[in-house]
Amino acid sequence: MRTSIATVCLSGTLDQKLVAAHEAGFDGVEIFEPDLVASPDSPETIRTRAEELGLSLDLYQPFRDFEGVGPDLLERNLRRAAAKFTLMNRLGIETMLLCSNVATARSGDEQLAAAQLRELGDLAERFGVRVAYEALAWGRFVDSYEQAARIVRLTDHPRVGVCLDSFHILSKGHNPEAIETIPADKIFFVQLADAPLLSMDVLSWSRHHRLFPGEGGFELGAFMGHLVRTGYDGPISLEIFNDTFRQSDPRATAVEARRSLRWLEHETALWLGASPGARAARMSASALPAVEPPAEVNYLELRADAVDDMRALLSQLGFHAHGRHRTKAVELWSQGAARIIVGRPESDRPQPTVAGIGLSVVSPETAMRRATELFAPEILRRESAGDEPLVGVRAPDGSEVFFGAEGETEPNWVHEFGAPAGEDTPVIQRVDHVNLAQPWQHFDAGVLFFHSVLDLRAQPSLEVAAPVGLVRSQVLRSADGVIRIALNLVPSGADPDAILPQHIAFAASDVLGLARTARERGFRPLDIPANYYDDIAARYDIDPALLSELKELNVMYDRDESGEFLHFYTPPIGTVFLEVVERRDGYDGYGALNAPVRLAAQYQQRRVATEGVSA
Ligand SMILES: O=C(O)c1ccc(O)c(O)c1
Ligand SMILES: [Mg+2]
Repeated sequence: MRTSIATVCLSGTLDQKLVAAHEAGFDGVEIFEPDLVASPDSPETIRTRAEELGLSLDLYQPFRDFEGVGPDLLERNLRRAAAKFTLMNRLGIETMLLCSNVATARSGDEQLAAAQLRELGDLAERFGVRVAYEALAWGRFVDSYEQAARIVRLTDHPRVGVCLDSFHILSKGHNPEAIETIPADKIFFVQLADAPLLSMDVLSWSRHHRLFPGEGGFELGAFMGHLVRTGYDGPISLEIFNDTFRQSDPRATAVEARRSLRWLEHETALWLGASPGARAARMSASALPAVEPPAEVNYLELRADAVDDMRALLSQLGFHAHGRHRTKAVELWSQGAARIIVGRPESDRPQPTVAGIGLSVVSPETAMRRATELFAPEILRRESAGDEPLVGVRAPDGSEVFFGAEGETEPNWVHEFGAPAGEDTPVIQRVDHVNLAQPWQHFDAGVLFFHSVLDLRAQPSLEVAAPVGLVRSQVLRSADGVIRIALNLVPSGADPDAILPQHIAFAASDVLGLARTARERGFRPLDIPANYYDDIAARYDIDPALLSELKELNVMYDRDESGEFLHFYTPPIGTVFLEVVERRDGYDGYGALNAPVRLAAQYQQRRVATEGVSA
């Protein structure tokens, strides 16, 4: 698969964009006109620079509002096109993208559009270039790829073909199956974009919210599958208009972009393998090494300055202290299969508090091969001889994901810490879910990373109201619910102490019993307001004895068709806190209605602690 990226996806100067595309390993770029017009470099210099970087200049775009116009305007449009073709000759670009007319078309007559495109084709011929006609989803008369393909067929000119852009097709709910009816030699260019499924006007959706493949809700594997079956083997280019990418480091964005195309190639291969009647394809699409989603969270690593507070909390919750690692400055706490490694932050780099996740997988080697094929930066750690080697990769937010072999009841590395676990029957059995803070510019990249590398499914994203802002949250999970990683977006400029985006939730067999025992050990849970208990009493028909117990212990409650959910929270330690949950019967959610109450309670507690506001 030849890969390309539009310069509009990346921030910075045109030169910075070219360098970023080159370093991420793209084969080519689309030059977005405003980037060229604003560049201090001549077209010849840009051409040479791209050659030096080994990038082909695949497309010049966009050319707008050409077809369906009256004769006077057509003359002027042809003059405008000649100027751009001259420029393309200087740049050495063969293909120009023409958007369907949104502004000046007077008629939707397809014969007229075709006749005018034929004139454009004749002009293009003189310059040795060609025109790829793209139906914009908000085109005045032409807003579907099937119309564009029909007009191109009527045009019947070797220099005029179509450009297919997945956004314009899928945002309107058009079926991509008919792509297979377009002759491959009439598909001049292909642009790929994903997007969240939003209900808003399509122009704003397109200009601000496009995402890289794998980050949104479009079925791009099927789109690509139909394309490959035409025999098309030209570039697959990313064209993502996105407000966040415009402000982010172009190098990080370009790597994310490259990962998204590798993932898409994999999805395409799966789709083609599963769909009958595959035709000979010229474009090869290879699947990634197949992995099963992780079988277990092996451990979580917490890095916090207030290690003493964390120790006190874990011990109140019944965790067993194994002691310090024999060589590293970290200690292990465990209960059941929940294992927490606690240490102070390492000084050499900024580290999120939930700094690492250890996952049990069938084959750590295969997991690593898949991750590195997806351009995930590799980490290999072995502090001293005899220690279990840790293999893993770094996620976009800087946290580390390590892979260990599944199957052992107790991982080998546990004995590198002092005392073995006690014999008592644990109330906490394992990690239920973990919420990771994602800096605003890495949120979508985080979704793509966990989705593609670990093969987790992305759930719809939610917004939770905090007293000081809106927290966007998206869960990635395995089908069996054993692995649940929630990514929480930290808005730019937000104070992470105020919205507490990171936490670890443990699964327990008896939350009320544990809340009581913990209290006897001096534990004080997060205080939940009485109004909340009035509200749940109104919402659900709760047994009064249970209600008063929930209230007494500050345990929150949720219920749906499948079961009940009981959970309580610890006070925060720095920017992290802990939660204990009990899922009764088949309850599968997270207590969504409780989240804003929890955020407000944490905010209130912080005001009491830091500003002396009375509780
Ligand atoms: O939003 C636009 O105008 C625009 C321009 C060029 C494209 O290829 C496109 O998909 C959209
Ligand atoms: Mg496009």
